[in-house]
Amino acid sequence: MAIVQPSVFLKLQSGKLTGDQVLKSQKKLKDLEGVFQDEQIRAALPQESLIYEVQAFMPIAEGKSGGLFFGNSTIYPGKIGAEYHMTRGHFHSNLDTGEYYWGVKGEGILIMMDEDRNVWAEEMSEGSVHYIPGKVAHRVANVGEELLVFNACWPSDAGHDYATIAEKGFAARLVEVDGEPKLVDS
Ligand SMILES: O=P(O)(O)OC[C@H]1O[C@H](O)[C@H](O)[C@@H](O)[C@@H]1O
Ligand SMILES: [Fe+2]
Repeated sequence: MAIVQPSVFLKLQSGKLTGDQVLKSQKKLKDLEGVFQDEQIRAALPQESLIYEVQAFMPIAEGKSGGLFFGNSTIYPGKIGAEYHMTRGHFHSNLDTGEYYWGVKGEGILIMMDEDRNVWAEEMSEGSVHYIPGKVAHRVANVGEELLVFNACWPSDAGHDYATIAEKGFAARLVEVDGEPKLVDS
């Protein structure tokens, strides 16, 4: 029986994944049209600015059941008007599938919304563990001055439904009020 090397490593300090099978994607301001409340400000800022990047290890085909995917997300600090840099956010296409997120470094807030549009949020920091139940949309904002890094693990048949959020958004947005993050109805 052969004993082989793993093909992927997780750098525990940085949360980054290394290995030939790790996929990478970036989201720049130009990719996030309509995501932030103030579209005029978003459109006027430098469009090549990097807002977040994602790494993913997907050892089986996306959409196939039975597997798990593993990811890393890094959100750069900053705001678009009063609203913090954040991910687009999504429901899973296979709606009743959950996900784990956990904080690696920086200060973040995980915003969740159920199908009835009830919104709630959890603080993310180094070592924080976040269970995202099925049927719950999720988005993460960087509310600190440093990079926000978190990891994720989700089912291989979850998929991403971005259309619902693109059409209706979240029922609340995370904005800075008097220097503090606040969830306000949108
Ligand atoms: O896909 P977004 O809503 O833009 O969020 C960015 C990414 O965050 C995490 O890493 C999730 O595990 C990914 O599945 C997701 O793609
Ligand atoms: Fe997800």
